[in-house]
Amino acid sequence: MSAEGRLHQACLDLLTGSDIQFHRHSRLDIALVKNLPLALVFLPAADIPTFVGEGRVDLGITGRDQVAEHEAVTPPTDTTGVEEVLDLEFGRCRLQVQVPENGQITRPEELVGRNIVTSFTNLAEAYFRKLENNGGEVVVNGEGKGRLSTTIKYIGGSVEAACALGVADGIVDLVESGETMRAAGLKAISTVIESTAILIRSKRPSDPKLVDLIASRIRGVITAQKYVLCTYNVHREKLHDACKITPGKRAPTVNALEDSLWVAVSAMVERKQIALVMDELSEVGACDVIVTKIENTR
Ligand SMILES: Nc1ncnc2c1ncn2[C@@H]1O[C@H](COP(=O)(O)OP(=O)(O)OP(=O)(O)O)[C@@H](O)[C@H]1O
Ligand SMILES: O=P(O)(O)OC[C@H]1O[C@H](OP(=O)(O)OP(=O)(O)O)[C@H](O)[C@@H]1O
Repeated sequence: MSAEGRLHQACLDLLTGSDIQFHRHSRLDIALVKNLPLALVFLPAADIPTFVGEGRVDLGITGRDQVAEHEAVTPPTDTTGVEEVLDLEFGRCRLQVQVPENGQITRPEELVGRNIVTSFTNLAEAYFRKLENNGGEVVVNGEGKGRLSTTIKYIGGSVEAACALGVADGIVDLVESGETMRAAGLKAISTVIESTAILIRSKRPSDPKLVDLIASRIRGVITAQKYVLCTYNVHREKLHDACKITPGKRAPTVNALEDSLWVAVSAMVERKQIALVMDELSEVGACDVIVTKIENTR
């Protein structure tokens, strides 16, 4: 899992929710889990697909962008081909082509043959190769392999400074809020990939049963975060309408009340939909609506 950066805290929360207990000594990148026969390794987000791909680590949490960058290497290697298990739905960002806001360039095609700076060289190369093959000039090198006329240069950090420093005509960099991009006087003209954190697994896990158990615990925590439990009372005549509003994950639970004309309904509802669902339930006459946080689910 991610060592220190933007995904770190959310990863720790996932482990807590999955009851994976460990103590990490300061400066150590490995921690033994107290209540399961496994160890946690804290690595930079960009290195995780390599370790999982090589089968040295069974499960990993990193950004989809990092996995895509690792997988975009040409030709594919033994370490490519990790399996995505689950979208963890945090760490949302986009890898975007950016150019100076006040410059002449408005379309990514106009960057063909120019200088690009990025930390995602494989994805940038694949992106510009596609652009070049669709109209841009393709130079073929001595080995007969199509070589890019666009120059892709690697920079590890502060990529947004490259245009102002005259090193690049455009950059390919991550955008979350867009603050860094705007502060650097840049604008996005295209999206290479949309990313969230994902759970990945090796094709050759050392302990497939344990991998399934951990994946299932993490899935439970993610589902619990995504849903709330909605309970309410409704007149039997309106039960059909109400159940259409709250169909639940499988089906709503309907319980009889002492008043035989009324029933109590409970169903899981997507957290982001709950305000709308409550409005609609009120419209069909449901009352005593209670929304409860789900701690965990399986
Ligand atoms: N605003 C953002 N900037 C960079 N990465 C982001 C952003 N928002 C989400 N992410 C995701 O976080 C990933 C980087 O993770 P993280 O910052 O944990 O990296 P790290 O290498 O482990 O930490 P550090 O860079 O501090 O050493 C990106 O690949 C991306 O998927
Ligand atoms: O859209 P925003 O919310 O502003 O976030 C995007 C910025 O954050 C990341 O850089 P980071 O701060 O991790 O440092 P870095 O430039 O050294 O990679 C990324 O590379 C962008 O520069």
